[in-house]
Amino acid sequence: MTLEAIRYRSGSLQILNQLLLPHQTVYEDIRSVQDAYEAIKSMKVRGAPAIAIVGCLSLAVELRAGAGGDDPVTFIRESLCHLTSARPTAVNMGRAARELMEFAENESMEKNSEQLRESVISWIEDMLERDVNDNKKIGNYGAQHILSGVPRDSVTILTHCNTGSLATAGYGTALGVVRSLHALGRLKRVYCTETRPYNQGSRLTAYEAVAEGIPATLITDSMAALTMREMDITAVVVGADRVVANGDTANKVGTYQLAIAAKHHGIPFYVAAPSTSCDLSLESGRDIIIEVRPAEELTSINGVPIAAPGVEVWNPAFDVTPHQLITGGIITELGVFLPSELQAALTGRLTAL
Ligand SMILES: CSC[C@@H](O)[C@@H](O)C(=O)COP(=O)(O)O
Repeated sequence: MTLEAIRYRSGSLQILNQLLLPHQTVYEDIRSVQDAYEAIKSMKVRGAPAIAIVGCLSLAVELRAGAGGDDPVTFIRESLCHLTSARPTAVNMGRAARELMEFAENESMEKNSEQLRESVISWIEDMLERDVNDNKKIGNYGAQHILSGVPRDSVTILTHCNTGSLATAGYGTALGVVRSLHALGRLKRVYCTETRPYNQGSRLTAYEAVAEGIPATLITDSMAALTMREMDITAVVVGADRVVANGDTANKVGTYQLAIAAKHHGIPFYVAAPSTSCDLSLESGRDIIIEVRPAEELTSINGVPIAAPGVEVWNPAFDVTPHQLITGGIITELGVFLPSELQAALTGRLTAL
């Protein structure tokens, strides 16, 4: 069974409200670009690939209903610009917007409004299949790479945040690697961090693991170094919101400290991400804009206050792991690369941002 974060039939889109998981499974209609913007901003849907796919599918829903009238290109441009502004760190929405806009402009040279709408809708609908296919390749390349480095029958992985079916069109990236290892019968166990403050690990990764029978143990973020020392961790595998030219990687806050602890313990540290999460236009991680989220995500849980009233809060949603700490490699649908190899491997394959 694979969990579905996104339900799409031509002209209709629903998302699983991830704010209510794991206790309630509620699908909500997304009828417009504005609905998608709000769902992304409030994190009802989250995870870099899923953000881009839901954003673009919401546009397809509106186009199917005839939005844009005689000037769909302007409607598409304004919609994509709005969607890209919802969350700044993940690059996938910005990349999809750039590629889709280029496609729409080219199509508009030879097609009327109705034909243009149809071809843009098909381009968007293909994103779902492309993402799942890419994730399966990531899972396979990652599993083989990890297994090639160990003499043991089975491996133990530590992961962070949620990078599974709920964060993508399906299968997942870092959790896709875990899924592939499990399918090969070579996964002993995955340790998943709770992932404070939003708890994607305890609410979502744990939910996926339980639903799919993957042996998993939940730890708090502060137990990670101890887990590395005591639990014979074979590799740490995390996802990415943006991987830049030198391999520096923005991912859920807490990733950086995992990489430092992995280095200390001599454990390979991998980033698993589709090439759509890579951004060769930025040279180093210092150039990545880090989203800072509301204080309430730290000071309360489900509306229940847990912090001293009046305390000041800093709540960056992501951190940047320097490429020197990504010792295992960057697992993409094109293969596994060292950070120093990434730029050459992707040049010519990615559109400029
Ligand atoms: C395949 S998802 C990769 C990343 O987007 C994931 O690790 C992550 O950081 C998600 O953050 P979120 O704030 O939940 O959108």
